[in-house]
Amino acid sequence: MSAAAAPSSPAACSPPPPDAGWRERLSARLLGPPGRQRVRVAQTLLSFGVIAAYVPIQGAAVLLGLMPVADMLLFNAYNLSWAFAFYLLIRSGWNLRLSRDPALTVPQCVFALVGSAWAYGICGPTRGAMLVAMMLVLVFSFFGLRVGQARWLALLGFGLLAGVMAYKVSTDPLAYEPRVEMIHLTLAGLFLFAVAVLAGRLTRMRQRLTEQRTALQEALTRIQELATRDPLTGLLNRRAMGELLAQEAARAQRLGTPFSVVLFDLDHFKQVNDRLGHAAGDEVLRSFAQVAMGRVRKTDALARWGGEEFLLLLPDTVPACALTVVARVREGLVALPSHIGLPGGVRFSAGVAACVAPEDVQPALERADEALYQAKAAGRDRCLVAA
Ligand SMILES: Nc1nc2c(ncn2[C@@H]2O[C@H](COP(=O)(O)OP(=O)(O)OP(=O)(O)O)[C@@H](O)[C@H]2O)c(=O)[nH]1
Repeated sequence: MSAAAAPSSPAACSPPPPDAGWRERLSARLLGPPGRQRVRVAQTLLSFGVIAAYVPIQGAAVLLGLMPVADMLLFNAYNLSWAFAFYLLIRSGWNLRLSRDPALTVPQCVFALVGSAWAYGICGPTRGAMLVAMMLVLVFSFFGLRVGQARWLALLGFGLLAGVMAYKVSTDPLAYEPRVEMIHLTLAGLFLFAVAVLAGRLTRMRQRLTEQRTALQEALTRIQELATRDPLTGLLNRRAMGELLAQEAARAQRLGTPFSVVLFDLDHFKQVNDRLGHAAGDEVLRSFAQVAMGRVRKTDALARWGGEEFLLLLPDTVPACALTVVARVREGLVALPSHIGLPGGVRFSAGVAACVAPEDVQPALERADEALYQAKAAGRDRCLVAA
């Protein structure tokens, strides 16, 4: 009997919050913090509960003279001990050391199957119910078993039952009549086979669900990337930068700190395309993005703003500091010509503007654009700060 699959979480034993009701406190003590491990603990506790509930039923069987008291005591001591031991192993988090079967499904199943076969041998006239118990063991484990494991455990259950039947038929043929045992064994084989097949099907369904979930996750990541990234350069796209600018403007308003924007435009980029081809133009755009990204802080954000236009957002930065960043980018581009075959090197013009609260970001962008225009008009290959 073992745990079902569930969302993951650490197995830390954090204490319940002080204002929790007694139910929450008790379940936090018994089951631990929410998450996958808690589901395992709960499943083991459920197994223990079912086994404990079986004690008074067997007690009644003893009182009715259907079972010897010694057998009943020994059997229940075995059953309660293993179930409680597994609860302790899982509640303490020891099971997390096992990567293959952290729910301890297979060992719990083995102990439970041995218990069911044993019970079959001591229950006398009420032993038929033990066939159901054996099925229940496998059903409990449905969610934690692989196809092969379910088959092997069904086979083990069948073998244990056949062994106990053979023993009882030979030692107590009056209570365990051979013809009845034959029928029981045949039925047990049939049911165990069916349960093993069902367990296999469930496992395959679980695998498919996991695969689908992974594929969905990958698709979601891809969609997010497509929605926020420029496919050519890998930089943020205009939409994503628009959101960042709005966030930064709100932050700057609250804190009263200025930030700067720099609008870059590659010089004579049309000629790059015309002379060297569109692929070379693309390579220049990629190279610019790579160089610029390597020369800004992690807290800065660079986006492809348009065809050969790039926008840099510099939080907590005044224009004078923005100019040093621009100079660093320019220096970085010096190494490029030999690499991409551009005789004059990659040059750009840029316009810098500061956004100071309570000004909105849009006027700052317009001023950066105006400064860029003036830089172009003044002969290109330069950076001007907006007035
Ligand atoms: N290779 C490539 N070229 C692009 C891309 N997007 C825009 N362009 C080209 O960029 C060029 C921009 O040309 P213009 O606006 O005339 O600017 P410019 O030649 O850089 O001139 P100035 O900005 O005045 O220095 C056009 O030829 C566009 O086709 C792209 O993704 N890849």
